[in-house]
Amino acid sequence: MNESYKDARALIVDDESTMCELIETDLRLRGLKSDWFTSANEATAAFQRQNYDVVLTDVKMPGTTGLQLCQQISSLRPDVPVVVMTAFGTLETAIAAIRAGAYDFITKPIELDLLALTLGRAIQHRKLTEQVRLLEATAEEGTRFGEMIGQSPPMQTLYAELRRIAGSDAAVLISGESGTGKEVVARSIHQHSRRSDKPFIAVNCAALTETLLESELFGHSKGAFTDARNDRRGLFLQADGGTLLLDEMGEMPMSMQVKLLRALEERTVRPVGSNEEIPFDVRVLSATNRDLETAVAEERFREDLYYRINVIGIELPPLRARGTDTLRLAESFLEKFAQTESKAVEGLADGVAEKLLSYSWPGNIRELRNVIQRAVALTPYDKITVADLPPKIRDFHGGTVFIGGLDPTELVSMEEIERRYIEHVLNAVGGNQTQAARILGLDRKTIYRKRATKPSESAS
Ligand SMILES: Nc1ncnc2c1ncn2[C@@H]1O[C@H](COP(=O)(O)OP(=O)(O)OP(=O)(O)O)[C@@H](O)[C@H]1O
Repeated sequence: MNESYKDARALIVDDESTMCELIETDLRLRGLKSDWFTSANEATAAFQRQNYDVVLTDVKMPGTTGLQLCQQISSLRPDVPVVVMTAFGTLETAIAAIRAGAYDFITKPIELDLLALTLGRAIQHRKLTEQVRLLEATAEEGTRFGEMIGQSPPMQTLYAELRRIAGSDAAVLISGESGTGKEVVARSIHQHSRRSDKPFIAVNCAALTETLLESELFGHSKGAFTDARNDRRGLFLQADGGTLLLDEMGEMPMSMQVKLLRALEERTVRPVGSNEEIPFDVRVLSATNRDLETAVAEERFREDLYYRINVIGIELPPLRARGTDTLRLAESFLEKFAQTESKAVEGLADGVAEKLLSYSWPGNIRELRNVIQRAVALTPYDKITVADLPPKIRDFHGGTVFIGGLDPTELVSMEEIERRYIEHVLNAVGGNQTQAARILGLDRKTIYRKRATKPSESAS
């Protein structure tokens, strides 16, 4: 059997049923399944119902001709090849068929071996084209997700994870240092989810007092407190059908954590000052720059709530772990600010890329954005120069960070060096205590204790 016939199906169209039967039987014996019809209209109807890998049609037919059918199929499904059967010696018809979008033609009287070969080649061609399309789509997908910039390996791993996450409705906890793009990621998850045409609302849990946060999230009824002059729908109801991002989740007061857990378990909210339980349909995403696992261990964050919001956990890599993405982001910010500031600044002068790549970016992408904005505003040239960078980046020497970037002549105790080195390692792994503990060879409790110890007086 011809390998390309495997799992394939052909559609045969000829106004002579004996011809159709003959071809169908011959192809079946060779391992290719097919259906046949004696008019183009019946064939089009079947084509729309069933998946075919190749179409074989006679040119001359009463009613819709083979050429018209060919045109219809190539506009419906340009990926399905059509082979036309023309009478011997009518080269013009064959050329017209190719112009109408046919893949190939074969002359009558039909030579069955040649027909089998031609159809096999057409099916093979379709399979290969499909494979190339899929490969191109996958390669393209791997390097991007929504509007996010970055192609480094950790970002590609993140994009693959985000694609899986977007399709589900599970609660996601996004952790990462400040400025790593947690809100950007949350928005992209929403945009790629089935909820994308409904609202996306973000609320900063650290910016509000406990009472305000409760009324912001759950709403309040008129008269619930002094300023409550009207009923107010909370964000859970405003985001109905959409996504709610609870940012800075680690800062949420304990008593509010209890109320949130209850709401998430029951899928209802009770506005402040009301007895009514109102159901909501919202996907909850949370973000934090704290290590919540440690907060749970230290009983500053409720364990049951932690599991409820962390059905899927994703960790955003710090900018310093994203390699040359720093330059991609810098270029994109440069273009943006050159436009908003109406300045003809077009790139980075010599030495700037090295400085940007060796700096540790504790404030991550937000810090990079501010640095580029400032540089674009400052530079008198058409490129950003090293002089336009802030001193901490101009003068940054990667190797000495762990001593805290202090004057090297300063003398400190071993205990202090240890404390600073722990901070350095924690910083380098994006605040992940488990990973830091592994590198340092200490358990997490010891790290906590050593960090909590007041810096001892330095010797002078
Ligand atoms: N991959 C990215 N591509 C382009 N811009 C980004 C990317 N990630 C973050 N940014 C930009 O960086 C800035 C900080 O991002 P964002 O506010 O999402 O960070 P965050 O982690 O939520 O910060 P915080 O912890 O302080 O709330 C924003 O201006 C955002 O547009």
